[in-house]
Amino acid sequence: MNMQSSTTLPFTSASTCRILIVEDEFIIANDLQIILKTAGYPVIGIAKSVANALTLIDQQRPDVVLLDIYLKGVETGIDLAKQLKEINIPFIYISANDNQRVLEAVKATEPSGYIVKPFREKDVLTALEISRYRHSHSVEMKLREEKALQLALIDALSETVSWEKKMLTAARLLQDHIPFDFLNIRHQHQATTQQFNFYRVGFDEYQALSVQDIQQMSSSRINAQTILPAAELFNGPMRYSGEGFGVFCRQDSFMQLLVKGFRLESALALPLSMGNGDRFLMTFLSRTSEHYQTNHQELLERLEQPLLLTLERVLAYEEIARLSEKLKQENTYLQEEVKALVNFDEIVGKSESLVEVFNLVTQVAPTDTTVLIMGESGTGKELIARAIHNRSSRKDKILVKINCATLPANLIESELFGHEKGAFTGAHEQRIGKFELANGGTIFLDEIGELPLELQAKLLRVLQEKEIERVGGKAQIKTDVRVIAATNRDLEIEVVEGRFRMDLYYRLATFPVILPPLRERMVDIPLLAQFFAQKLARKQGKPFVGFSEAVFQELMNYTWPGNIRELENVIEQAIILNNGQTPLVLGRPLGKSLFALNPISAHQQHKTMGKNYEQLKFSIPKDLPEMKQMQQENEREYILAILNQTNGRIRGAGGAAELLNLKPTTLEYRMEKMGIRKVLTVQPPNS
Ligand SMILES: Nc1ncnc2c1ncn2[C@@H]1O[C@H](COP(=O)(O)OP(=O)(O)OP(=O)(O)O)[C@@H](O)[C@H]1O
Repeated sequence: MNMQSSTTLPFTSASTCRILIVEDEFIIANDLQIILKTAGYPVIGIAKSVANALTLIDQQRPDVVLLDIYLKGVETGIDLAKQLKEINIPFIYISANDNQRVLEAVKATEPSGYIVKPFREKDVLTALEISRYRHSHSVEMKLREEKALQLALIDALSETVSWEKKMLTAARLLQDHIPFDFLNIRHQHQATTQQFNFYRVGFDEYQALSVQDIQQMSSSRINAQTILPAAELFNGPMRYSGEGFGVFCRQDSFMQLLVKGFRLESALALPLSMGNGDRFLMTFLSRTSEHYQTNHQELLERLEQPLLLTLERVLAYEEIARLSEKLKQENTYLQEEVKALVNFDEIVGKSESLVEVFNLVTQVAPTDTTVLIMGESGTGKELIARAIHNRSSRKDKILVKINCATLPANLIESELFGHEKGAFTGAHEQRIGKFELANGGTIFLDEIGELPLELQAKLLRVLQEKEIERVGGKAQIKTDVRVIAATNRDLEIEVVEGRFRMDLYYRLATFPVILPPLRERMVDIPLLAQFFAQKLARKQGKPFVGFSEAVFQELMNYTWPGNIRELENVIEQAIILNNGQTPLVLGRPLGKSLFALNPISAHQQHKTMGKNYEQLKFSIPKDLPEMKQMQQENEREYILAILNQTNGRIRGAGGAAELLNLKPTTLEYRMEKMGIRKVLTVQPPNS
């Protein structure tokens, strides 16, 4: 039965105040009826026993009950009063002077009045008037209080603070109306359950407990599932005590844990089902049995809609914020991807070892298996990672690359897993990490060997549980991400030397792909050189007329410590120096090319050096005279190549001076200084 909840006050005039008389003495009941009717009160009936009264109450719900204590049958007026209190119907006792014990029991039922027999008409009407006034007043007060509670709850839930803070404020507000020793709030979103537990430890003091805390405090081995009991088990807010409480707990292993740890005896549960399929379950728990009464349950019934709407709005708002953050990050990614995609899938090579890699890629790509790509710097690990992603069912989703070597150690965790607002100094906003960004797609963890040890443990957990936890967050977020990792370190050595976790190594190396260094697949060099020359000439808007003969020999005689990236750089330099009409010659001696007049970025230079730095550093020009000498050698080669192309002709249209954009006299002067004789024996091109 609902408490009167309309805004007009109940029975403000006598004619709207319907009265039930519960009295077994006919004469008294009759007297009462006459008095009441004369004063304009409708009397709905006269009951002689409690059972009789309950039937009438059920059928006609009176506004006030006039009640004798001693009635027919075993039950007394005091027994009925307890029930009237529960359903919020005011009552006035009409009884003879009683002993102290009975009076104490009467007081405990909180009656609206007490009239001593024999009574006068005036006594009855005054008592009724006072009762009407008090009751209207208390209903009005209750409505006001309830409205204030509703607004305060909406405010608390809408605040931009963590969910734990929102829930704690809500718990505090509710305590005054629905007292609890323990409040458990669970939110189930798809397969993830987030929960909040507040244990009351003082007047307005609560301890927020995690599931682990509770497990420890209960010293229980119950393997508690935090998942919510089925929605069908609830039909609006429900109260549980005694045997019913036992049944309620048996349906929910987490409740069993709470009951064991905190000696709880009764519960009041409010289930909320959102339009998007999310579910909340708010369970108030008390150490007192039968603690929750109809009025508590009815309050929750009235709060159900406002709470549901507020939670739906807050969740929708969060979802929009999350999606727009994801979109923002995806955009940044896609912009970077556009650059990376230019070359996508142009994996050049026909060496046996590379074909073996292709076979592995074809096998593993369609599965969701974690892949570990190993190989020296510049061997094409990223290219292979992209090829795996693009041949998988995730190809239409994002591939997120993260370089573990270039991130500052203190930011890697937040980069990978995201953070909650206020998780650390500077975390002004909630931010999703790369794992969440990659949801549904692939994450490429480059230079995995550089990942700090403590994060290795967290990564392992993600690979095993497929769940992440944002920095400063408590919720486990389910992710569906395929992981591809790459390294140029020997991870087995890293494991032996204690820098890499063995369990993570085995987990990553479920499917290892080893990329051979370029020096072990020399047959690919001419193909790669040709491919890069064409691609880079196109990029620079120059024609490419082929390689000069010596070039391939030079390329094949070199050991390529920087692998394919180094080869690409060497060809790029040659293209820059080439005029687009003569066959390509190498810009400078191999091994010296990396640091002189090299257009590659500092970052690439650093990457190219990789672990082969020891080998490379001997090729770096030692000082300025040496660099100058290298530059002169290059210039000499270049002039010779042009003269070769013009058959030694310096002047006139199409002559070397014109092609070099120099005055003929200047060219002749330079040739003389470089010891190039004017009469040249030149070979015709392509001979
Ligand atoms: N087989 C190939 N065909 C064409 N281009 C290639 C091939 N292998 C590598 N490359 C090119 O070489 C360069 C280096 O490759 P990539 O960045 O994939 O190497 P990596 O092994 O990931 O290097 P690092 O370990 O330094 O990160 C890239 O520009 C890539 O496009």
